[in-house]
Amino acid sequence: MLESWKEPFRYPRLEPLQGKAGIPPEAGSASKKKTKAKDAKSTLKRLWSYLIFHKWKLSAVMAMIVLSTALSLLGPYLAGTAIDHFIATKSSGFIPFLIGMAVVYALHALTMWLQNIWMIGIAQDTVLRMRTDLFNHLHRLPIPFFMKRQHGELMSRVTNDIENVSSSLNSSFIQVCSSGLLLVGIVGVMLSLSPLLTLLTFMVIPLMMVGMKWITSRTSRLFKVQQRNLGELNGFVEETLSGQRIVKAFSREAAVIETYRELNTRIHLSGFWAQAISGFIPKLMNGLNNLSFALIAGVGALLAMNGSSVTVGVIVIFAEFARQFTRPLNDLANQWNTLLSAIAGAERVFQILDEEVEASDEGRAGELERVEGRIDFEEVSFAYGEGPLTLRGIRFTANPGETIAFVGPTGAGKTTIIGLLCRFYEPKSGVIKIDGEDIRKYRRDSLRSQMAFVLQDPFLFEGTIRENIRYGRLEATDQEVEEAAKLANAHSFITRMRGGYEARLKLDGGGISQGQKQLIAIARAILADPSILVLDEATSSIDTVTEIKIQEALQRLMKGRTSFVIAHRLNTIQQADQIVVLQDGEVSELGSHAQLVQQDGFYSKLVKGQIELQP
Ligand SMILES: Nc1ncnc2c1ncn2[C@@H]1O[C@H](COP(=O)(O)OP(=O)(O)OP(=O)(O)O)[C@@H](O)[C@H]1O
Repeated sequence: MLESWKEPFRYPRLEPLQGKAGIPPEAGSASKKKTKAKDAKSTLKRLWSYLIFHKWKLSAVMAMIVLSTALSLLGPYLAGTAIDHFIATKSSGFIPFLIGMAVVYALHALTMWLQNIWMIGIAQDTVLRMRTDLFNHLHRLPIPFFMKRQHGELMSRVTNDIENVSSSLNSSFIQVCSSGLLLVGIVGVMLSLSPLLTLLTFMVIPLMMVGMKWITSRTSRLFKVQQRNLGELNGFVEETLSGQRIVKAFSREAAVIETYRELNTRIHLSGFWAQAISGFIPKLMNGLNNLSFALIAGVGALLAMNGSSVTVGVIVIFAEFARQFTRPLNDLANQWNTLLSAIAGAERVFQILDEEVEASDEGRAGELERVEGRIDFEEVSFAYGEGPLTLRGIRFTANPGETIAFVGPTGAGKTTIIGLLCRFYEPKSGVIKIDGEDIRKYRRDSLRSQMAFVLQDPFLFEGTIRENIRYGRLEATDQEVEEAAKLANAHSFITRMRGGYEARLKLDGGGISQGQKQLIAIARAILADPSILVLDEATSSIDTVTEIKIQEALQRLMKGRTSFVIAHRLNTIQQADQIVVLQDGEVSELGSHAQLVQQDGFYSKLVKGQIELQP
């Protein structure tokens, strides 16, 4: 039981499904390069590179730490002096001395407060930078990276792991520095007062060392497991909530609850052991603390009675320092645990930051001006990761303004061709050209800005209908948004809705029908006014009236643009200028409807109804 929750979680119920999708575990370029931040030292170094932005503020914090440490050493020293000086010898001047002590303690509180408040500012700013870097980096990662990771697990890195770093930075940095300094200061004062009593105090140190080593060697691993388990749980919750319909449709509630219970138990166990073992630290320190206190009191009393230089005041100072001496050690041990958990969090963040972004094409690559829209695929072959070739020797030419329909059985490679055209992936061999130039000559964002997409299940963001249409071109005016909606046959249904263009859509278009989502996506594409259009024809059944509206809107949208259509309806295919029949990753037939029906191939069988296109 203990071992199982330490291993990464495997989804037993999903394994066959992953196999079917044919996703190789090593798919994508990012899989091999993720180990840069594997040790605490390099992680701390990288954390430091964030902290160094605030070197002046950090210096001020350090100055306050030095001051507050000196003041906290001064307090017990003054108390001991007061006993020997005023109580034992009944000297005068006790009141001014008391006031002086009060000032020391007040200043101590002030310096502590200042260092805390400044450090909180530094910590918050540091995690702000980390969060920004992480989010920006995530958006520059290639599509294959996202295909092999759960969204919730990634979200956990942006939220939980960063939060962990933040809370540790808030407290640990100061604690570690001030505890270290305090230790040095206490040892110095103690040695100057009584080397023998100092030696006695030190006797507990080896015991502390052994105990702490035993504990932290276990907890550092456990904290890592805990963070990972939390990420897995987040991933699972995100997945099941967004796939709620499917879970319900297939009556998988019980299975999902069971998997959740298992993941939850893993967190429970890893959290329990991490906390339980690290919880030993204060207890151990307390015990050893009491031991050293007893030794000092006993031996100190013997020394005082035998007339050595040790006075009652010195014993009080020592007793206080012995307590203070184990406290910074105790704090160091506690903070060490917090620090380990922060390092585990930071390491997971840096792992993502180390993932290779889409090969940078800035600098050497050019901007694309508005293109005419001629696309050439020249002997293009492609494989996902190290897997077998998904596409082999694809060759076709789309002239400006033409409609190219891709037809073929499921898994033939239609979507993959579109992915290559957008440069989500790079061909293994062959060239793709736009207006006669290799698409690799241009920046990806510049290339993609020439295209618009209307997908089977268009994604709509949480926001108003107007905002969702405007996603096609952010600087479009309200009037342009409405013009686009009119051309997309969406205007009438939008104005009938309560709130009209300002009606708020829930996440992914919750609250409107599939057909209406399609119309909004078409309006968005019309507004973008691209030279190249990618259309993945909807397969879901939409009522006839809406269907006619969609077809009409699409005709308007496709006019004058090079359009690539993954077609599922025969009449869409028939109207295309060229039909590319794909079978098993190869172009098996290419030509117009009239040309292809002449051949006794896949297409003519399709037209004759001998083959059905699977939706
Ligand atoms: N991310 C991926 N990793 C590995 N293999 C993949 C990946 N995506 C798709 N494939 C494989 O590539 C082949 C082509 O898939 P693609 O999605 O291009 O087919 P398609 O013709 O669009 O199919 P459909 O009509 O069902 O959408 C399939 O065998 C599929 O299993």
